[in-house]
Parts: sequence; C-alpha cells; structure tokens
Amino acid sequence: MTVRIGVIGTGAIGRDHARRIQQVLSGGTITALSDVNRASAEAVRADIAPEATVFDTGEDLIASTDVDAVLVTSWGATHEQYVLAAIAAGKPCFCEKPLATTAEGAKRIVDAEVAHGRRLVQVGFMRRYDEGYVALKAALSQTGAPIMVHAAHRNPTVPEAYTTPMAIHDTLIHEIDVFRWLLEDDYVSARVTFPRSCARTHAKLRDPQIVTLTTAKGVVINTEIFVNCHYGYDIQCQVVGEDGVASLPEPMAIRMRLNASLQNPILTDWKDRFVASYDVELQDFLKAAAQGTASGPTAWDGYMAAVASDACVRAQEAEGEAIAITYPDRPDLYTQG
Ligand SMILES: NC(=O)c1ccc[n+]([C@@H]2O[C@H](COP(=O)([O-])OP(=O)(O)OC[C@H]3O[C@@H](n4cnc5c(N)ncnc54)[C@H](O)[C@@H]3O)[C@@H](O)[C@H]2O)c1
Ligand SMILES: O[C@H]1[C@H](O)[C@@H](O)[C@H](O)[C@@H](O)[C@H]1O
Repeated sequence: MTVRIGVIGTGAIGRDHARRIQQVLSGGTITALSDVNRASAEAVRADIAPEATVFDTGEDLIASTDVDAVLVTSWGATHEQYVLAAIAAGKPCFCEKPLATTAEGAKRIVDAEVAHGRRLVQVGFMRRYDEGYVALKAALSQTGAPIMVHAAHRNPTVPEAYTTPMAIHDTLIHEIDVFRWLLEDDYVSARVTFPRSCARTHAKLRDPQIVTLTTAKGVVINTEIFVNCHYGYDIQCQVVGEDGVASLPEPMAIRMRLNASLQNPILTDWKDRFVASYDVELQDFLKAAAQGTASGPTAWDGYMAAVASDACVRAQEAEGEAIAITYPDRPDLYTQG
C-alpha cells in the first residue's frame, strides 16, 4: 500500500520531509500540502509534489479523503490542534517536536489517543534513530551503570525570534527525550545556570546556559546549550559509567593534512547532521501508517518531554534552584515497547 500523506507546515523541515517521502523513501506519496503562508505550500508542490492539492487549512487537509496520514511540521505552538484533529479523524500522525508547547497540551493529546484506543502518533525525536546514539546505547552495556552524562547542544546561530525559553522547548527537548531513552530513566529535578552571555546573543536570549537534570536512578546530566556558538552545528555526549566512559561518535568527515595543519570539517546544519536519522524515522512512520497505526517515540514520550521541559523553563526563571519533576502513571497503551 502507498500511504497518501498530507503535510501541514511546509517550511524548512516540512519541505525536507516532503522531499524524502517523494524522492528517498518507499511506501509514501505526498497528496496534500497546507501552510498559513500559502505561497510556501505552492512552492513545495511546484518543486517536489506536483500532483498534490494545496489546502487552505490544516483541518481541511486532515479531513480530505485523499489523505491517509498526516505530517505536522508547522510551528510548535500549532502542533496540538492538528494532532488532535488527526486523532479525531483516526489518521496516523507524525508530529515534529515539540508534541505541544506545554505539558497540559501534550496531556490532551495523550488523553485523546488513549480514548481512541490505538497508537496514531509518532513524535519526531529522530535522535533515537541516529546510528551514533544507537551505538552509544549498546556501548552502555560495557561501561557499566551510568553515573554522569556530559553533553553539549551547539547551534551556529539562531534567528532574532529565538528567546531564552526556546533553548529548552525548541533545542534541549532533543536531549530531554534522548537521555530518557538512552538511560531508561526519568527525571526528578532540573536546575539551570547561566554563565555570562556571549557577545553574539541579543537582549531576549541568555546564551549559553547549562541545564542539570537528575534522574530517578541518581544520574546527573549536564547539558550545555549554546545556540550562537558560531563555529558549527555540534552535538556532544559522553556517558560516564561504573567501568568506563562511552562517547557519541563524531559524524563521518574527511580528515585532511593541509597547509601545515590537521583539519577535520564540522557540519553547520541540523539537516545534514541528522539526515540519515530523519530518513529512518519517517520510513518507520510510513510502515506503521500503512497498517493504520504508529510506532517509534510515542505521544507519552512527547508528554514526558513536555513535563520535563516545563520544569526546565521554571528552573531558568529560578536560576540556580532545583525544580522538582513529577509524572503521572503511564497509561496501558504506552507500556509496551
Ligand atoms: N527534529 C528536528 O531536528 C527539527 C528540525 C527543525 C525543525 N523542527 C521542528 O519542526 C517544526 C517546524 O520547524 P521549521 O524549522 O521547519 O520552521 P519554519 O518556520 O521553517 O517552518 C514552519 C512552517 O509552518 C508554517 N505554519 C505556521 N503556523 C502554521 C499553521 N497554523 N498552519 C499551517 N502552517 C503553519 C509557517 O508558515 C512555516 O512555513 C518546529 O516545531 C521545529 O521545532 C524539528
Ligand atoms: O528546530 C531546531 C532543530 O530541532 C535542531 O535539531 C536543534 O538543534 C535546534 O536548536 C532547533 O532550533
């Protein structure tokens, strides 16, 4: 079966996901597009999916009989309304991170999916599909029980509209999810400290910042978020265990001996750093959607990330103070896998 996909939000990642479904992956075809900026959807139709229909609203797209499954790749604050509409229509839905911008919003999605009784939502936490993180998780069986994690999430630059809380719900959200998965653990508290801000930041963004998460098993995770680091897109992670240390591998790069120096290029764009992971996560989505369901990171994972993310934003405001994180019980729908 070829799954007929509608894409809501055709900006950077919506366009890139449409491209991979049309040109790279198997089992899916783009039949519908929608964006509040209609010209953006029209441009994706012209460049990537000439057979697709452009809809005025995401809701119209979801209701279309030409759409079997939905990709939500609009701005974070608009995800909840579209994911809820897809669940109401009984259509599988891939939602980019964040599932919702508040824990309450993510909980409404969990409640709707539980009431539906079958998984329909996959959240775009692509790092769980990244070869490096998968290898790192496997290596933890040799380095012994984890004690500490040192991580860094560095972007070369961000737009002016990117403000201090976005460092958490737009950027750290990847670490929040991937460390739950990597350590098979949940968070109990969050603390944020701010060094002096870097010269390249602006008035509404304190950058960099260091987030310390403590887990139920007592692991302490330090993550530096530095979104004006200038030199490249750089994701670092080192897990210190009882018997040894395991590090996330660097992306493959040609090492050159040139001009009297040893050179190793560093990527500058998330699209390139995680290109293979996006391919694998969406192939996984297409496979499950063909069966009318979803696999991969769940709405519960999206909700858990939103709970931790809200706590981290409160921890930013309470600079230096630990903020407790508590979770409700996991519904049966999310207990397998
Ligand atoms: N997994 C990842 O690594 C990754 C990478 C980039 C972006 N993202 C996420 O994907 C989402 C989109 O990010 P982006 O970088 O593509 O942003 P973007 O600004 O390039 O594109 C978003 C698009 O959504 C459209 N839009 C906004 N509100 C809408 C609405 N109500 N209905 C329909 N369309 C609407 C905008 O017009 C825009 O074209 C964000 O949630 C972001 O966090 C995830
Ligand atoms: O939306 C992007 C994307 O999720 C990237 O992976 C992350 O590094 C950026 O900080 C974020 O703004």
